[in-house]
Amino acid sequence: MTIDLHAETRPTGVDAAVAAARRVIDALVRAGDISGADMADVADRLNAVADDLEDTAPPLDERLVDMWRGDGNTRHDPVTGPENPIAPPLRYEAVDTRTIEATTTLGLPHQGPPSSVHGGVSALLLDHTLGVANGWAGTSGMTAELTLRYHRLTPLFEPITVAARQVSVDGRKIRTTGEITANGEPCVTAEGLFIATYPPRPR
Ligand SMILES: CCCCCCCCCCCCCCCC(=O)SCCNC(=O)CCNC(=O)[C@H](O)C(C)(C)COP(=O)(O)OP(=O)(O)OC[C@H]1O[C@@H](n2cnc3c(N)ncnc32)[C@H](O)[C@@H]1OP(=O)(O)O
Repeated sequence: MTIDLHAETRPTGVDAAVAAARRVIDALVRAGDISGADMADVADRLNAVADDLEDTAPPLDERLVDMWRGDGNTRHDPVTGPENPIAPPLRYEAVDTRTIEATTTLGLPHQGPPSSVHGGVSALLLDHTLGVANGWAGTSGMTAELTLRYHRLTPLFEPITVAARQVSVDGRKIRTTGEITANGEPCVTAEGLFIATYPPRPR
């Protein structure tokens, strides 16, 4: 069974609030302590928003069931999720029946070396993209090994492409490769071993 590549991003509801939260995260990292903003007041206003959300949130087990409803892609993951403010978010396109890719531009919240993407963020994007490529190709699994090679700095503030391809399925062992490129040049390449299994969804 293959999966849908897109979790639909809605213009209203939690997706709209999450998009606003992404703006806040970016603006805070951009502002730092050298902006003219009254940060004590900013903290008060953000804490008021958090208080409101915490007061009205469902019990954790109820939300977990809600997050994992259905059998395909989720809406909450930290790479593509329209319900997750730490997701850039990536939006995948099919390249062929085993290969997917997404193009995005990352900013200051994902910085590692100066003006460059943090290596752990690259690992996150690649792990997830390899996993979704497996789902797209029809055999999903959990990451058992992920080997990365960082060839050159991955730039912030300009488009990068994250791609992955399922290479083989041998019993439960799924081998998948991927790369992050900028201007057509490889920045990070990945080789993954996935084991065909999926933990049961909370019901
Ligand atoms: C309904 C469907 C909907 C699907 C919709 C999906 C769409 C949505 C996509 C989302 C994409 C998310 C992508 C994020 C992917 C993560 O983030 S997954 C989270 C990170 N990974 C983990 O937490 C995994 C933790 N580890 C484990 O749970 C277990 O060790 C594993 C990997 C499941 C394997 O355990 P196991 O099932 O007990 O396997 P086991 O019988 O020990 O070994 C099976 C075979 O694999 C080999 N093997 C196992 N581990 C290793 C290893 N590390 N190195 C080498 N060989 C190994 C064994 O040697 C054995 O080989 P053979 O003896 O058969 O030759």
